[in-house]
Amino acid sequence: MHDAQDTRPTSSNPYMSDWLSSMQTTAHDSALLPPHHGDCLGCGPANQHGHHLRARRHGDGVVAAHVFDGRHVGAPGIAHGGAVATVLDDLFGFALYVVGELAVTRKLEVEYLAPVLLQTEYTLHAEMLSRNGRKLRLRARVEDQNGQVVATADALFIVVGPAHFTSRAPVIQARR
Ligand SMILES: CCCCCCCCCCCCCC(=O)SCCNC(=O)CCNC(=O)[C@H](O)C(C)(C)COP(=O)(O)OP(=O)(O)OC[C@H]1O[C@@H](n2cnc3c(N)ncnc32)[C@H](O)[C@@H]1OP(=O)(O)O
Repeated sequence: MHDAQDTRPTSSNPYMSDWLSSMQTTAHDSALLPPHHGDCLGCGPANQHGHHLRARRHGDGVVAAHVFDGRHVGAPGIAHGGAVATVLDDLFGFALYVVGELAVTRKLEVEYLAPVLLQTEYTLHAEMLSRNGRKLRLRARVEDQNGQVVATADALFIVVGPAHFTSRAPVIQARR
């Protein structure tokens, strides 16, 4: 059963009002988008194990410059595939600010076209391709400094209502 239509007050989730107001402050191209929250594995500045992803609005999508480091190593010198998937999933989370919907990942498919090297800057792009009811199809790509695409991701996100997050609020608050 889904909760996309649930518009009950959001005060029991400390991040909800920030997310909702962020959707309204991302109108400008190149605007730096706020992290999902301080501890977010993808973008939270307080998460020592996180990726600290920083994304900007770019047209109807988002763009980020990103460097994987030694914490994300898989094969020597190469980023772990799970780390790349994490960053791509989080980039989609930034694209939601532009789309203007609360949504969560239902399906994430990553193609690893070439090794993603550590200590190397990549440019990441993401945008929504289509929407059908609650189903959002999004696509992302990772480009090296020569413009070669080294990874792509296709995702299905499902729009949810605030209750999807508020019902887990005690877990979130326990970490604060
Ligand atoms: C701007 C805001 C930003 C902040 C946002 C938070 C960011 C947080 C940080 C971001 C971090 C990064 C992001 C993260 O890490 S998000 C965290 C990881 N994701 C999750 O935790 C989600 C866990 N899953 C669920 O909670 C439920 O499964 C949800 C809520 C997603 C759907 O359960 P629900 O019971 O509600 O829906 P449904 O099962 O009826 O399905 C709905 C529709 O979808 C269709 N369907 C399903 N599967 C497939 C498929 N494989 N191919 C094609 N279609 C498929 C299905 O047929 C149906 O279609 P229709 O019958 O309606 O036509």
